[in-house]
Amino acid sequence: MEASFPRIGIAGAGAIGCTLAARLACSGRAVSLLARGATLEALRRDGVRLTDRQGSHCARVTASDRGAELGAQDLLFLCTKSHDLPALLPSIEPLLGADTLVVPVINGVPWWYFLGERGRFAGQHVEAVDPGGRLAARLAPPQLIGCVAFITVESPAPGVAVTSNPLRMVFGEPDNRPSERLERLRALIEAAGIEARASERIRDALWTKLIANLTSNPLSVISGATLEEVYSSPDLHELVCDLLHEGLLLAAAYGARVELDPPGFLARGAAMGAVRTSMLQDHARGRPLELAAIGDAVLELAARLDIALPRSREIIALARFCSRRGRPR
Ligand SMILES: NC(=O)C1=CN([C@@H]2O[C@H](COP(=O)(O)OP(=O)(O)OC[C@H]3O[C@@H](n4cnc5c(N)ncnc54)[C@H](OP(=O)(O)O)[C@@H]3O)[C@@H](O)[C@H]2O)C=CC1
Ligand SMILES: CC(C)(CO)C(=O)C(=O)O
Repeated sequence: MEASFPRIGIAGAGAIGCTLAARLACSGRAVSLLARGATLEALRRDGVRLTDRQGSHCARVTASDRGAELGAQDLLFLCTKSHDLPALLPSIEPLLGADTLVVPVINGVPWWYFLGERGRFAGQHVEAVDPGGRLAARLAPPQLIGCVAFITVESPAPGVAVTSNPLRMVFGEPDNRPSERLERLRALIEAAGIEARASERIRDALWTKLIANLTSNPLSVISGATLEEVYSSPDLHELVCDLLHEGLLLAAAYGARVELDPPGFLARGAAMGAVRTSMLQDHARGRPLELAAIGDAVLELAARLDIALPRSREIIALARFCSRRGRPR
């Protein structure tokens, strides 16, 4: 019997892209990676390397910086930072066939948030993450499956990913319907050793993750704190609780059911340990921060409903200031 999704592509071979690529390749799937520069060289030379709770894994992959060399895929994971997507669009064009299923493994408010569901803003794009709506015009349901990654991972060297926490992913159709392809995707990821769940309310998972990012990512840049420190330091407690309540308020206003008790949330966050958020990793490397998706887009959604998020606005502005000022010396 032919395997489900015979051609699997991954665009963006950083921490998340390498984690997915290594797990899929080690489960026997052929994976094609769209990568560039030093990462492309490392992947061609050494394959993709992952150290996780199951041990160290290394696998050969097909890698190229030219989409045409990889060709149309059945399944394409997008694993870049959110702000890199508009520029990525032309590069992934050759990977997109008429039936390619696209799965963005990307934090923050997705460009497709208002696509595929009914409601007051149905069909609109999110300007902060999709200026002019180019992404919404090219990558829309039914070509998309929503995804939320509950993962913490670093890439200490090109082509290498290291994680010490469990790997969990949630997938869902943007229109919330169950589907056969959703179940096939879930099964593929589960078979690769990543805990995978199919959801009929993907936006609930999106908000849960967004609240984790809103409470930790910008603050980690401002303070240099690890997740353990963000969620357990008495000095940060009041601020984190304020951010949490703002996130919960906005999620509820958008009709999300986020089942999250604040003490349990803080305890789970602290238990992630001394790991750096992806935003703090970017800041340490002097790279742009994902503040549009995790910050501005949240404020854009709040403004649509006339909701003020004063604490979130402050920490987003502070993180932007730190980013413009430059990396810590
Ligand atoms: N790291 C984590 O713990 C988690 C991250 N996430 C989210 O996952 C997403 C990916 O994050 P992460 O893997 O950490 O990010 P990384 O910065 O580690 O990886 C992104 C990769 O995309 C590559 N890339 C960007 N543009 C292009 C392009 N045009 N062509 C080819 N490659 C390109 C980058 O290449 P180059 O280096 O050359 O720029 C880089 O290798 C983000 O939205 C993040 O917030 C979600 C959960 C946890
Ligand atoms: C680890 C976590 C959950 C922190 O918010 C994350 O998603 C990130 O680092 O971007």
